[in-house]
Amino acid sequence: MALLEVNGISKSYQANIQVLRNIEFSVNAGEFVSIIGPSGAGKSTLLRCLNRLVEVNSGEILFNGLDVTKLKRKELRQLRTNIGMVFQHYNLVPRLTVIENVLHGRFGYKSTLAGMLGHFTEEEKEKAFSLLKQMGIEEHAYKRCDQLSGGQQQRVGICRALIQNPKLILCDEPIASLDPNASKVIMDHLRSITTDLGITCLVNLHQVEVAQDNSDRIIGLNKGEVIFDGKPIRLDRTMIEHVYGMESRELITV
Ligand SMILES: Nc1ncnc2c1ncn2[C@@H]1O[C@H](COP(=O)(O)OP(=O)(O)OP(=O)(O)O)[C@@H](O)[C@H]1O
Repeated sequence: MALLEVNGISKSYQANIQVLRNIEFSVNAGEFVSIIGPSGAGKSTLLRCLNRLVEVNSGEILFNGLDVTKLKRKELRQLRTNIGMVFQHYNLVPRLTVIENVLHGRFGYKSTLAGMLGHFTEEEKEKAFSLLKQMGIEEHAYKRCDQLSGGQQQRVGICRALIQNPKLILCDEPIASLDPNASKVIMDHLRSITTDLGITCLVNLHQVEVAQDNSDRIIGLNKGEVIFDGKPIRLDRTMIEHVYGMESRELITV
């Protein structure tokens, strides 16, 4: 069974301007899927609909068979513990330490009061530390987050998503603010999350080549519609032109 099934979702922020049009696709457990498309195609909106940061106007989203669009408050909170999110600008709390930011990923499992008071178990702290070690940044555990480079902060963001024990990780342009070296480190970590830990990843990317190099499957969006859904090898020059339209001239270098 698919982990995620998106059945005909549509979204408008304003009347008569459709940002997503009848989107259909599914993602199997253990897949690494990239979403590509020109600026404004609706990639972020689509990702945010999946965990209800944005509400759809129509269609259904099945996660493990449950319709996300119909969940009540408590069920939605539960859903969000199963879906981690990694953001372009990391969304960390700059004045808090690295390890405190990672532990924020446990908030969904706690009462509001325990979360506010920062009550975390020894096991949670050990897990946070071991994730930082996995990402090669354990020596920064007690530094303020704003003392880290962008690439290091993104690794903290990934640890925060992983400590949730998610079944799915949504990454919204995770490398858009990083230089090529840091981008490679982040993509390698994301890829190994799927390959080694079996966690499904759905990643919005601007860079076609990065998507081609890392994905099991690519979904191409243009003007809110799925234009391509297939293996990277099928995404040839003609198809890239189709997905990106005018923007493709800048993207295709070969
Ligand atoms: N909160 C919002 N209110 C109104 N319009 C919005 C909102 N968020 C996005 N949009 C509009 O929806 C369209 C799709 O935006 P979205 O950010 O989903 O695209 P994207 O493909 O992720 O673009 P980019 O690659 O530039 O981030 C754009 O026209 C954008 O202006």
